[in-house]
Amino acid sequence: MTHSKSPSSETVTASPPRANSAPGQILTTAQMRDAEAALYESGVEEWTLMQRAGHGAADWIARASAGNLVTILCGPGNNGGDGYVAAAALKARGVPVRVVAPIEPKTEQAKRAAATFDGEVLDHAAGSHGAVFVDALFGIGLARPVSDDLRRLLTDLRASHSLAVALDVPSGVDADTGACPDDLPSYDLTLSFGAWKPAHFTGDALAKLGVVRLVDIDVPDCGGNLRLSEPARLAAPDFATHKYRRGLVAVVGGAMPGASLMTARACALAGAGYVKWMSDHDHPGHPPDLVKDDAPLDDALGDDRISAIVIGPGLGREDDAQARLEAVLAAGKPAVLDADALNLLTPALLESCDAPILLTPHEGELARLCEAFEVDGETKRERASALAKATGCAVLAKGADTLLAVGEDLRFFTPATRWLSVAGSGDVLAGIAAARLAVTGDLVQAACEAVHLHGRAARIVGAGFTATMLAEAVHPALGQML
Ligand SMILES: NC(=O)C1=CN([C@@H]2O[C@H](COP(=O)(O)OP(=O)(O)OC[C@H]3O[C@@H](n4cnc5c(N)ncnc54)[C@H](OP(=O)(O)O)[C@@H]3O)[C@@H](O)[C@H]2O)[C@@H](O)CC1
Ligand SMILES: Nc1ncnc2c1ncn2[C@@H]1O[C@H](COP(=O)(O)OP(=O)(O)O)[C@@H](O)[C@H]1O
Ligand SMILES: [K+]
Repeated sequence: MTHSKSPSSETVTASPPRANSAPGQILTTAQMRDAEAALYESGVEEWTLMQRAGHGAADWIARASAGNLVTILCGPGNNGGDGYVAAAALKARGVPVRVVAPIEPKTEQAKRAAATFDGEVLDHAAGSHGAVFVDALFGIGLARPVSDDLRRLLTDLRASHSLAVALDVPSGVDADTGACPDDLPSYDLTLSFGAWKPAHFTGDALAKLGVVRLVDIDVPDCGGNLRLSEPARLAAPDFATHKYRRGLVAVVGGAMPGASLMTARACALAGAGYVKWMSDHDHPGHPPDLVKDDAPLDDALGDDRISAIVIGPGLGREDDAQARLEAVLAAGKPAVLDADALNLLTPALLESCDAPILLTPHEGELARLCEAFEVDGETKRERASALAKATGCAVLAKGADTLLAVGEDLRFFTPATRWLSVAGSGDVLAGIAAARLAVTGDLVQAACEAVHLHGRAARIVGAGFTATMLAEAVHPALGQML
């Protein structure tokens, strides 16, 4: 069936550029609904928000289409409403556009939006092809799994268009977790409305979103506990500084000294003033500019000038390793615990330690720690948060969707290059984090700066690198971030 609607009296205005009021804000569906309710209470109309969303989307879609045919798949709710508003705005700009609407609009705003579009509306997608496919089927209101028929429709429309754009989230994605069906099509661009959603930075859907961009609709900062960590400029050493003030880091090695050497190298290149390698083992790769402290570990760690310690890479799991971890925790200094230090960590070991501690587990280490501290969660975000609360530590849960949990707060990151998935890459990150902890004295800032430096170093070094190459690239990365 094809029909054209008669134009309604609603006017479609061009969208002015908007400056975002809270660019790093991430809201869950429940928080978004609360924010929305507060806006309505303050006198903002639902329709106004939908206009902002639809027009903001149309700006992106118009550019992507370069004047070629756009197909917008509109669902029954307000996500579909945004789609109709975008369709009307595109048509008003002279962009050829048609709507596919397998389900009639149900919400008041979606019906009103549909009435503003006087172009072609189809209830099927047979033979549909064009330049840009826009998915406005379901957004944050996804209430149950998408039916096979609708999933097929999404896949077919994706396949018959050169580019695919998702409004808010691709249909079928759980906005709070990023969980999605296996056969979710891939998008080139995902436009989030008003605030980011967790799914834009975590979960399986990440691989399918393409470029993600925020469309501002004037949602104020709600003071929520989820944030996107955006790279900020790092501070250069100040005038009166010296090597100790700039941060003395103790890198505590173990049975496999090569790994801690790499950690020490990254640490030195990430801005620490002085790095001491505390290792009972020698290594032929020991560089001349790295000081090795041969004193017994307890004594070496007693140096008051130490501002951060890192332990874990190459530590091993033998008795000696446990003793070394105990010495680090007893030193009462800010510390980064990685790799085997995480495998050895228990509630009893942490009991008497009240120094700021950063844990940097990958997925497997996170699972073991959750078991050891008797906490759990369905998603990585929940597990990291539960562990942060149980330990009192900051938890940097690494992987394709790295996130930082501290108390009730969560920081998310834009995904780094997948080339980082190479052995030893975490050892490098631990060294960078220790340097930033020594320099800033702040766990959250240090962890965030470390993730950004690590990601940037990886971009600089390119494809197919080794961890040693990555550690060397921390140097130009630091230079770029000053
Ligand atoms: N929040 C804001 O500030 C703003 C939000 N905005 C936009 O609104 C979007 C949220 O809109 P929304 O709440 O109407 O939900 P939406 O995603 O359209 O889906 C709900 C509809 O789909 C249906 N349905 C659900 N699952 C289904 C399934 N598997 N299979 C079949 N049907 C299913 C469900 O049906 P029901 O469960 O009621 O039967 C209901 O009809 C948001 O993502 C953003 O784009 C902007 O306009 C600007 C301001
Ligand atoms: N698919 C991926 N995309 C982006 N970064 C990744 C990916 N896989 C792993 N990483 C990053 O690479 C590093 C690997 O750390 P880790 O697993 O501890 O490695 P190792 O123990 O070998 O040093 C982490 O910083 C992690 O976030
Ligand atoms: K959508």
